[in-house]
Amino acid sequence: MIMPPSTRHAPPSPSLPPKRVSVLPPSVPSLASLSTRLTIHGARLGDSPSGTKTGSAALWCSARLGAPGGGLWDGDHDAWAQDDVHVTQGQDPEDMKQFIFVYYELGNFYQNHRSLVDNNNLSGPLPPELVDTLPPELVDTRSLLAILAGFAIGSGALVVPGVVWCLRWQSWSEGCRCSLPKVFIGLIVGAMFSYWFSAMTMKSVGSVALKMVEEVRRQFNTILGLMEGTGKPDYATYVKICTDASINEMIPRGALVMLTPSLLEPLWHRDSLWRSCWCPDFWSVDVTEPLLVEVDQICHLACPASPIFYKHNSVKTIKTNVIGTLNMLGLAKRVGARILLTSTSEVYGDPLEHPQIEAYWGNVNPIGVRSCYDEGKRVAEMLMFDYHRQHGIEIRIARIFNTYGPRMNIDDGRVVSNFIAQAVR
Ligand SMILES: O=C(O)[C@H]1O[C@H](OP(=O)(O)OP(=O)(O)OC[C@H]2O[C@@H](n3ccc(=O)[nH]c3=O)[C@H](O)[C@@H]2O)[C@H](O)[C@@H](O)[C@@H]1O
Repeated sequence: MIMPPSTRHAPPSPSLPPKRVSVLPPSVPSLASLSTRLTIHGARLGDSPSGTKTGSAALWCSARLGAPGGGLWDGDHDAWAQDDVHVTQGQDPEDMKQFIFVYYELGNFYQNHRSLVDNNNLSGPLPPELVDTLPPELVDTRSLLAILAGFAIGSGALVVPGVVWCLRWQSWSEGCRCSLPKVFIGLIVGAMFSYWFSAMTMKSVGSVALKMVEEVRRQFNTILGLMEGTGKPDYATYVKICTDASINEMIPRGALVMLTPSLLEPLWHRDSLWRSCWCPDFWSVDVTEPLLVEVDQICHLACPASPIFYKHNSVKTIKTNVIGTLNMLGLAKRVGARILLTSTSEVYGDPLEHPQIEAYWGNVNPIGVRSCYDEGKRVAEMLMFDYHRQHGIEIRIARIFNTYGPRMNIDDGRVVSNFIAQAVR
């Protein structure tokens, strides 16, 4: 049976179909359905908008009435069009002792709802016990979602550069050779740490969101008129919670994400602490091609020095010494850098003087099999002095005699390594 609770409203038509009563799980309606279109009011069971008490569970509503205990009364929108108020008698009041949550859809009839509530003194602050029973998600759904979105975006912005930096540090700077087990394991471990700390960050987001919910709940509970829009929320407390959380929880965890590669890499490479301080980049370039970089000093050491190797591709050897030296001098000229050329004792060729002094001009075969190197270095020296005289480039030339040292090829073919190799073999 449907009864009008107020004499101000026309009684419902006898032809009005019976109202549907359904039972929902204890959960509340989905957040998605609430987030964009609902405000929340509460009423005690038995308080009808008209103030009249009925012998049954008197409910007033438009779209939905839900009780945490599980009862849900689902009215229809047409009833609101008739500015109608309904009282259900289909349910036993004993079964519905809990508070009834009334959700107002913000539709064309919202003003009717509001005036109805105001007229019937249902617009005061929610009773504390009612606020305590509200599921956190319903306290202020839109604010909650906005806060969560803000934290998610913020932490994402913090974490993504960390992950990218980590990957660049671990792989791109050295060329990503994922087929090497060490590199592959390093990438997996590096990514795992990043995700671990990212998860910690997101966890802290959740805990902060909970604090915000509790604060919202507290304010609804203590500030009069907040529910109706007449009371002023304490925004400063929200801001303080967010700020404190950022400083105390999110930034330290985000910093861990950023610093993990640097902290771990010393364990990975013995020399990496030095590298992380100095951090040189090694590029593989062809000195016979123009090179556009900004430098302070140039050490032009390019060119194989062993007869075995420089004779292997003699044209490339002369190109390196002539075109390569030209390019390095052009670079030095453009950026105003000082340049060092490593030359050779072979600029003396088959010397007629012993020992050779720098003023000695040498005795070089211009068409022999070693000329690509001998004449190449003589041209390189000549270019150095011409650029110095013509363009004022600051130059240094070192005529190196038989070089040897660590990591030298045992089959280099030069005299010192040959002596050592013959002695140990
Ligand atoms: O042919 C010429 O008449 C001129 O040749 C050169 O001048 P330029 O050709 O402008 O070349 P440089 O500026 O001396 O540079 C030499 C080489 O260095 C290369 N270069 C220059 C600058 C740089 O940053 N990187 C770089 O690789 C250039 O590609 C170029 O092939 C001489 O410097 C001039 O004295 C001469 O008048």
